[in-house]
Amino acid sequence: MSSTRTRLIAALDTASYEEATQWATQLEGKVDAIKLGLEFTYACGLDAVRALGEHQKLFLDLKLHDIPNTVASGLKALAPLRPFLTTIHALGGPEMIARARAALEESFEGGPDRPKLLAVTVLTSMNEQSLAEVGINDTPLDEVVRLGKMAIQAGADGLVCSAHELVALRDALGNKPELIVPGIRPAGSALDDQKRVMSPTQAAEAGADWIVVGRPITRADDPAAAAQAIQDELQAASQ
Ligand SMILES: O=c1ccn([C@@H]2O[C@H](COP(=O)(O)O)[C@@H](O)[C@H]2O)c(=O)[nH]1
Repeated sequence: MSSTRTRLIAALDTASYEEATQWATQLEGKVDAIKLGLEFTYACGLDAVRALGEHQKLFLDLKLHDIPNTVASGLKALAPLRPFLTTIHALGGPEMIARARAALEESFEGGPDRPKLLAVTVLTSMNEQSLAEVGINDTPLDEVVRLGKMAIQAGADGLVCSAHELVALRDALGNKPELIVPGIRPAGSALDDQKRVMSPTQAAEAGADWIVVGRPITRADDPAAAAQAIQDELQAASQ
């Protein structure tokens, strides 16, 4: 059992502003934050992101991956949206990560509202075979720990990983880094394109700070009830 409560982020993946607003309203009080990503941002634009983020804590998950100057400038441009978490890809390397962190520090003048910078390690849609297909002949666990150590040392505040790597990351990095975990599937849910999955209970017991859940909530007949069921699992795991 975990002593600290794992919190729930709902991924609102849709190209429709109306649908995202409806989900956000239904989920108010049932989730701890909402996540907007590529689909919503590209389809609906930054004003729509800003509007949704005015009502709930916002995780802006755009997974930036480019040369250091471009990533740093991109993050400065996103700063007015005031997310509390935002993402870059760890594979961009230490210089990109350090410049990203510096850009956020500068935008928020070192203040407490600075978004936490998360480095995405190995996507939860990948397994050992998919890593081999891109020329990485390592297990997801070893690759996540290797990238995670590098990213935290370069200035990331936390990591996006699967629940399978949580224990090894805590062993390697201690409790300070925020560990954010997608690839969450409550019992009986479809896996969809996710490969490294665990249930909310398993992720909480392994030490996730936040879990990210999209389709198991948004495709449910009753998204609010689906979110509440996950919160009940997290609550039970914290006792
Ligand atoms: O490794 C990663 C990084 C990010 N994600 C994002 O989380 C959600 C998961 O959605 P589900 O519908 O619960 O599968 C989605 O927005 C991804 O972009 C991830 O899944 N894995």
